[in-house]
Amino acid sequence: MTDISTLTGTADEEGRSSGRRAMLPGWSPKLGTGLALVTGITLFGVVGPWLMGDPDAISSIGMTAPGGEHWLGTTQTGQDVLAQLAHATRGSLQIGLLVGVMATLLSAFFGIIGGYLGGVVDEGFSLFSNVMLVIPGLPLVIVIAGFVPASRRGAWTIAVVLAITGWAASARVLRSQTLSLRNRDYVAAARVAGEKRWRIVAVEILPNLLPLLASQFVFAVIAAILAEAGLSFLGLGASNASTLGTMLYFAQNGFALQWGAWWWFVPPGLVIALFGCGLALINFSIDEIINPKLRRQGKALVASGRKAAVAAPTADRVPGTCHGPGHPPAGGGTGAGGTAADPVLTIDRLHVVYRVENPVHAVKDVSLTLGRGEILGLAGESGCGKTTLAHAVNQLHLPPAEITSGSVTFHDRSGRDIDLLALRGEELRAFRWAKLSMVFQGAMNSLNPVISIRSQLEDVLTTHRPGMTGAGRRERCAEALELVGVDPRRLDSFPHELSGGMRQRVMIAMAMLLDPQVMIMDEPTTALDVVVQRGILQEILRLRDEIGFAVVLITHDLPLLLELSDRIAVMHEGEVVEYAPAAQMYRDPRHPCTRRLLASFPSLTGERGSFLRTGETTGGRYAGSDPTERTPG
Ligand SMILES: Nc1ncnc2c1ncn2[C@@H]1O[C@H](COP(=O)(O)OP(=O)(O)OP(=O)(O)O)[C@@H](O)[C@H]1O
Repeated sequence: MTDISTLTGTADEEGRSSGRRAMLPGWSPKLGTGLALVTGITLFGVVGPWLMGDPDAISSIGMTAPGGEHWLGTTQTGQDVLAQLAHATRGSLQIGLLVGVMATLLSAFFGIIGGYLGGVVDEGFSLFSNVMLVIPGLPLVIVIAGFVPASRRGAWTIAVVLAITGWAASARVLRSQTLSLRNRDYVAAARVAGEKRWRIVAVEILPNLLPLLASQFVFAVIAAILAEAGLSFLGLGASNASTLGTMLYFAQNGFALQWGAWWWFVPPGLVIALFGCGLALINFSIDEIINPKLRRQGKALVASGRKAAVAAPTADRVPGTCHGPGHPPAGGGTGAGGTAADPVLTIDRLHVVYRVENPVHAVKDVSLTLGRGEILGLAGESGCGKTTLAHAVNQLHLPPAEITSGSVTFHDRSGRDIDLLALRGEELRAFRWAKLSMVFQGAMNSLNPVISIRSQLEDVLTTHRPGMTGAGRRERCAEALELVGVDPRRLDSFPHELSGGMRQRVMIAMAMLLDPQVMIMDEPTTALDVVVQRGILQEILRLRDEIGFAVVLITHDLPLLLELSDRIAVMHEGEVVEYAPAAQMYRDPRHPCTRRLLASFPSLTGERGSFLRTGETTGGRYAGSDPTERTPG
C-alpha cells in the first residue's frame, strides 16, 4: 500500500490548518458587538470587585452626583455606586450562569434522553415536562421564594428555584428535534455499526443539537438574570448576595427616582439591558459558529475542494465504466438457484410480518444462499419486501415488523456457524459491521452533517477496534477512502463539502473499514446519475475481486444486476419467484415477473414500462414479453 502520509504530507498540514481555521466563526459586526458587550461586562463583574473595594463602605454624605471622586456618585447612605455595581454584576452573573447550566442540563436530560429512548420513558418525561410547562412560572417562583425563610434564601436557593421553573419549554423543543434526528439515516447507520446507545446520543445526536442547546443556554441565562432582578426588586431575592436586582430594590426604597438620583438606578438597569443584548447578538451567530455548513471559511474550502475534485483522477466519473447495449452478464454464477459451493450466509424460510391492523406479510418463507465472494442480486418492484428482508437478516427490523419463522446463519471464515437471529446485545453489536456491513438506501444521507468524514470513519474503528492506535486509525481510514477512489485529503471535509457520488463512496468505504465478509447494499446508488452509478458499481466489483467479500446487491434495476451479479433472486409480494444464475436469467427469464422487470427499463427507443411503480401493466398482470426486445443498456 502506498504511504499516503508521504504523498500528502504538506497538503495534509495545509488541510489541517485550514480545517482549524474553518472551526472559527466568521466575523460579523453582530458577533463582534455581542462578544464585546458580554466580555466587557463579565470582566467588570470578575475584576471590578477587587479594584473598587468595599461596596458597603460609607465615603460621602450621600446622594452625591457623579464626579471625580465617585464616578457614578453615591447612594443615599453615602456608598459608592460604582463599587456596588461591580459586586452586583458579579452576583447577577453567578446566578445567571448557575441557572443557565442547571436548566440546560435538565432540559437536555428530559428532552434528549426521552426523545431518543421513546416508549414509556418518553411518555413519562413528556408528561412531566408538560406539567412543569403549564405551571405559571413567575407566580410559582414568588411563592417558593416567599416560603423559604429569608435567612436561608441564598444565591443557590434562588438559582435552583429559577432552574426548576425554567427548563420545561426547552425540553419540549429538544425532544421534538431529537425525535426527528433519531430517524435520520446516519443514526440508523451508527446503530448498525454497533455503536452503544449513549455513544449514539453523544456522538451522532448531540452535535446536531448544539446550536439549539447553546441558544437555549443563552436564553436561560438572560431569563434568569431578569427573573432574579424581578424577584429582588420585590424583596424576594437572595438575602446573602448583592445583585443588580437588589441594587434596584435599594434604589427604589431609597427614593432614588423621587430625588432624581438617576446614577443609582440607571447603571444596574443598563448593565442588565446591555448584557441581555450582547447575549442575544451572540445567539444570532451561534448557528454560524457551530454549523459547519454556515462557516465562511468552510465555504471557501468547498470551493477549493470542488476544484480538487475536478482535477483529481479519482473523482466520481470514472471514465470507460459504462457498458454498451447488450453487454453480456457477469460471471457464470456459483451454481443453480438455491445452492452455493462455499456459503457465507444462508437464509432459510424467513418470514417477516408487519403487525399492523391488516398484517402485511412482507417476506414470505424466503430461502437464499450467498456464496463466499459472490454477488447476489436481489430485484423486484417497489414494495416487494427487499428492504424488509435485508433489515431482518441483520436484526435491524423495528416494530411493528416481526420475524415469525425461519433462520439466518452466518458461516464465519473461522468455520463457526452463527445463528444471526439469536444474537443479542453486545454480541450483536460486535457482529454487525465487523462481519456483515450495510450500505443503506440513499446512502449519501447516512453521513452526519456536522461531523467530519475523518471522525465518522474513525468512530467505527474506535467502537470495534478499541486497541487500535490513533495513527493506525488514521492510516486505515485513508486507506479505505483510497480504495473507493476518494482522495484521502477529503478526510477533513464535512459531508456537505462532498458531491453525492463521493458521499456514497465514503459510505462504501465505511462499510469496508473492518473487512466484513458480507456487504448488503440496498439501492446503494439511487439518486445518482447513470455514469456515476456505473462507476461506483464497477468499483464494488473490483473491490470484491481484490478483497473477496460477498455482496447482496438490492435494486429495481434487473438489467444492471444481469451485468454485475453471479446469481439473481427476483422477489414479488414477499416471495422469491425466480432464483437463478445471472447468465441463465439473461438467456431464459422464466417468471412473468422477471420478464416484466426486464421490459420495464428504458430501451434505446425510449419508452419506459409502468411495472415498477404499480406492479401492473396495461396488458394485464405479468403479460409476457420478449426480454431480448429491451435488454440492458
Ligand atoms: N412500518 C411498516 N408498517 C407496515 N407495513 C410496512 C412497513 N414498512 C414496510 N411495509 C410494507 O412492507 C412491504 C415491503 O416493504 P419494503 O420496504 O421491504 O419493500 P421494498 O421492496 O424494499 O421497496 P422499495 O424498493 O420501494 O424500497 C410493503 O408492502 C410495505 O408497504
